[in-house]
Amino acid sequence: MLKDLRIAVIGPGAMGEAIIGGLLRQELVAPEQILACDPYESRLREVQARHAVHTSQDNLAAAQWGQIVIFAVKPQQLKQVLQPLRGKLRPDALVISIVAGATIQTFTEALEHPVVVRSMPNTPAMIGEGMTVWTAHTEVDERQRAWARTVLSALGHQIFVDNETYLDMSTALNGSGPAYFFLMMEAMVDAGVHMGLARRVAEELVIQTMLGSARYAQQSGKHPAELRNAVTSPGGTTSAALSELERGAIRTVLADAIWAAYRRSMELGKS
Ligand SMILES: NC(=O)C1=CN([C@@H]2O[C@H](COP(=O)(O)OP(=O)(O)OC[C@H]3O[C@@H](n4cnc5c(N)ncnc54)[C@H](O)[C@@H]3O)[C@@H](O)[C@H]2O)C=CC1
Ligand SMILES: O=C(O)[C@@H]1CCC=N1
Repeated sequence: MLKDLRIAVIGPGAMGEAIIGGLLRQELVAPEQILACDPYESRLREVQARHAVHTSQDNLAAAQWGQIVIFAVKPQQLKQVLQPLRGKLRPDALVISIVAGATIQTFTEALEHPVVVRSMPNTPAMIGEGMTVWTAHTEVDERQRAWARTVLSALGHQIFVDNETYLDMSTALNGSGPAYFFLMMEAMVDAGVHMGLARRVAEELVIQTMLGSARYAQQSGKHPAELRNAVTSPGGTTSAALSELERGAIRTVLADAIWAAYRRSMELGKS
C-alpha cells in the first residue's frame, strides 16, 4: 500500500517519531522512504540513530520531496512552518496533520493545497496502542484516504469521522486522555506507598488493575456502572471509597477538565 511512497515528517518530536517507529515496526515502509525534518541537528541525530531514516533541516525541500507530508510540530510553531511552504507542495501530495486544534482550513489556506487530513492520535501510539480520530477534506480521494488510514493504523486503533467538529472533542478525550489516566495512576500508587506498600509493588497493582479493568470493560461490553456495581459489596470497602470520590465531585471535576481541553483545542484552532 505505502510501498514506494515518500513520506516527509515535519517535526519528528515525540509524536512524529511515534509515527516513524510505527510505520517501520509494521514494515509498511522502508527507512529510505522516510525523511524527518527538524531545525535541531541533535534531534535529527537521535531519530537517525534509532530509525536510519533520511534527515533534513530544510522544511521546504522535505515538503516538496514528500508524497505524504506529515505535520507534527507544536500548534504555536505551525504558522511559521506553513508560511514558506505556500503553494510549494506537489499537487497530489497528501498532507496529514496531528497538530492539536489546527483546522483543515488553516492548512488549505496557508498552503494553498486542499488535500488535507486532520487527525488526533495519543501517546500510547509509541507502542502501537494509540487511539486516533481523523477526518479529511473532500478533495482527499479514496486512494489518499487509504494511505491516511494505513499511516494512522501504524499508531494503533483509528476511526474516521465525517465531521471536523469531532476533532476538538477527540483532542479532549483520546488526545489528552492518557494524561488523565497517568495522573490517576500516580495518585493511586502514591496512596499505596502511603499505606505501606513498596512502590514497585504498588505500581504493578495499579497498572495491571487499570489495564485489566479497561480490557474487561471492552470485552464484556457492559455499562461501566454495572461493572462498578459488581465490585461494590454492601457495607464494604469499595462503597467506602466511592463515597469519598463522589464527595470530591470526581465526575464533575473530570467533565470540567474535559470541557476545558475541548475549549482549549478550539481556541488553538483560532490562534
Ligand atoms: N504529545 C501528545 O500527547 C500529542 C500531541 N499531539 C500534537 O502533536 C504535535 C507534536 O507534539 P509532540 O510530539 O508532543 O511535540 P514535540 O515538541 O515532541 O515535537 C515537536 C517537534 O517539532 C520540531 N520543530 C520545532 N520547530 C520546527 C520547525 N520550524 N520545523 C520543523 N520542526 C520543528 C521540534 O524540534 C520537535 O522535534 C503537536 O501539535 C501536538 O498538539 C497530538 C496528539 C497527542
Ligand atoms: O496537550 C496538548 O495540547 C496535546 C494535544 C493532545 C495531547 N497533547
